[in-house]
Amino acid sequence: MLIPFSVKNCFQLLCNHKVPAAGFKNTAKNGLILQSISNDIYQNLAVEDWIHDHINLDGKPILFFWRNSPSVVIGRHQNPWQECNLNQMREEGIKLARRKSGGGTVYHDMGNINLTFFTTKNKYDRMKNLKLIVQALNSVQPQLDVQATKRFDLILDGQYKISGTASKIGRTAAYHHCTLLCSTDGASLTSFLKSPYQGIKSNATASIPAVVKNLLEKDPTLTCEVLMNAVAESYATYHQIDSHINLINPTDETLFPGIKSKAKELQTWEWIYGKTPKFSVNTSFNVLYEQSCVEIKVFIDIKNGRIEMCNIEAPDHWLPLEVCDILCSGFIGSKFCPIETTLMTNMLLKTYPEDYELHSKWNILCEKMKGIM
Ligand SMILES: Nc1ncnc2c1ncn2[C@@H]1O[C@H](COP(=O)(O)OC(=O)CCCC[C@@H]2CCSS2)[C@@H](O)[C@H]1O
Repeated sequence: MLIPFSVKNCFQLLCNHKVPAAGFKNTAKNGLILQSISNDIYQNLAVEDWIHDHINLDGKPILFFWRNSPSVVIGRHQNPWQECNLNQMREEGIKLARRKSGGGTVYHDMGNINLTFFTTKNKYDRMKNLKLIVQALNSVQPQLDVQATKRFDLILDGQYKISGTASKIGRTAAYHHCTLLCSTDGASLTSFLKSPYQGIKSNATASIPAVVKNLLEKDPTLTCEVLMNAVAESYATYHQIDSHINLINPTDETLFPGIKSKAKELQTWEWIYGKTPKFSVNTSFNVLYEQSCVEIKVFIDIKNGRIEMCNIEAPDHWLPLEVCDILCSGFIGSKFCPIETTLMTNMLLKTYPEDYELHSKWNILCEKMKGIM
């Protein structure tokens, strides 16, 4: 059952900053089950962040259910160019988010359930949480063969991944969050998580690709709603709490003071791209110009998402060295980003008015450069 009202009281009593340390009656008793009414990845990640930072979880763990509109979610220490098809995502309006937890890249849509288990650091136990999910799945479909692996994936029929795990451990609080594939679009998952970018060298965490499957494909009765209710039941039974799923609104500043600024920060270029560990790109492309094909080589170092070093090698007869150097200097310090490249190159071109051949070659080159960003 879903009740949006009572959560406010439970929640405010759980907040460290709202209630004196002693003497309050905790109406949340031994725990709380929440579900977001938002499908926005940034707002939902902000809820996780907010609960982690503000709630006293001692003796009062929280289970949080949330789903998102199509998004790709990378781990804290990952490189988005290495992990996904950014050009295709931009074209199709797929959001990219960087989460605070480590681990690999996953695809979310409304057919994917996210579950966050908040506890104190001492009570943090990923295997226990996964076993609870397995038990919930078996309670609705006893024939399902689902197992937790050593790397905290859940696998169906000994081979198909249905859940991936990541976690964040703070000073006193911790959370373990995982996905559960119910009816996600498999073609989108595969295509957005395939990087077309060549020649990237980096020490960023690499994802571990797996063959995935939806639970709904195995059993058409296993809808997201059925799955969430089943996990809520198992969680409530285990913690001896009410199995009500309390709806929360991640934009409610009275419930979560300061949450909007958290969501905003999670959407910034500086967080999503700028936090990418230092990397380099060593690649080349062929350009066709007046029936001849020329090879252009590029070497770029990127730090905090910005170009730190750039070297473009084109045949001198096609683009004079001096022009190449001006272009490279323009790239230094600019974001490794197609929009910024357009702005920067348009500005630079103004220094060569009326040289139409140069403009044309320069534009061809810049389009190719934008293609690797
Ligand atoms: N939604 C989803 N669920 C399960 N597996 C997925 C999903 N999307 C992609 N994949 C597969 O997992 C690998 C990456 O596996 P890898 O093990 O590298 O990474 C993970 O599993 C991370 C899980 C993060 C869970 C968080 C919970 C809330 S916000 S995101 C990818 O290449 C695909 O093959």
